[in-house]
Amino acid sequence: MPLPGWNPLAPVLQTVAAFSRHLLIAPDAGPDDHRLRPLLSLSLSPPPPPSPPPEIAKEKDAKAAPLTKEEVGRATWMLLHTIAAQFPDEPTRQQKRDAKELMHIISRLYPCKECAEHFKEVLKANPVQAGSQAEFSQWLCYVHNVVNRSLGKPIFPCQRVTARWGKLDCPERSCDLEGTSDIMAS
Ligand SMILES: Cc1cc2nc3c(=O)[nH]c(=O)nc-3n(C[C@H](O)[C@H](O)[C@H](O)COP(=O)(O)OP(=O)(O)OC[C@H]3O[C@@H](n4cnc5c(N)ncnc54)[C@H](O)[C@@H]3O)c2cc1C
Repeated sequence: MPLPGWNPLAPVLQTVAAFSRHLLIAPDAGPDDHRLRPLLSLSLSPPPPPSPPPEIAKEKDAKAAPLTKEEVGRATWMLLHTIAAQFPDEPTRQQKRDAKELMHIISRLYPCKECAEHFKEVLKANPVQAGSQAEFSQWLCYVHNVVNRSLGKPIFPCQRVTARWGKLDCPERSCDLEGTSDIMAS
């Protein structure tokens, strides 16, 4: 007759635990080697987080690789067109100044010298127009097309700019910038 509380699997579990502790660790492991952890643990405490396998670590490094000129270009246009889409319909004087200044800063600091030099010329020939959201996004579409043309890329139809770069999907328009309805603030 088994004793109360006696688990008929106890001898089996003890054997497996001993096997795990003493036999399944790597024989060539150093004292700090993570492989010193038993490969099979019967402990009830949660196991420590595993270190990433080498192939995942390599993938992470690959993501830190330098960007190409094309990737930086796409990311920059995405930011600029999104800024233009979110630009207030009636911007303040400061917002108009900021839009102009932003484009000029890009023409000086853009991380591709030939692109920056070319964009300075584009701005000289096409001064920034940021009197309203519609004006700014149409102007940006136009200068993007000037760059597209110089690179032999297709011209984008600017009547479709709002469909391509709409306002951000934020609940209750919480991403909208405040502008002004003060006509003196132009
Ligand atoms: C200010 C600036 C200057 C640059 N100058 C140079 C340069 O001198 N030499 C160089 O090699 N590269 C330059 N680039 C990068 C280049 O413009 C492209 O970004 C890059 O070649 C990748 O092109 P893409 O075909 O993926 O589309 P991108 O031109 O990056 O466009 C991204 C997306 O925007 C949409 N789009 C395209 N045209 C318009 C438009 N007119 N209006 C609205 N949306 C549009 C399309 O959906 C497109 O897929 C410049 C980038 C910037 C931001």
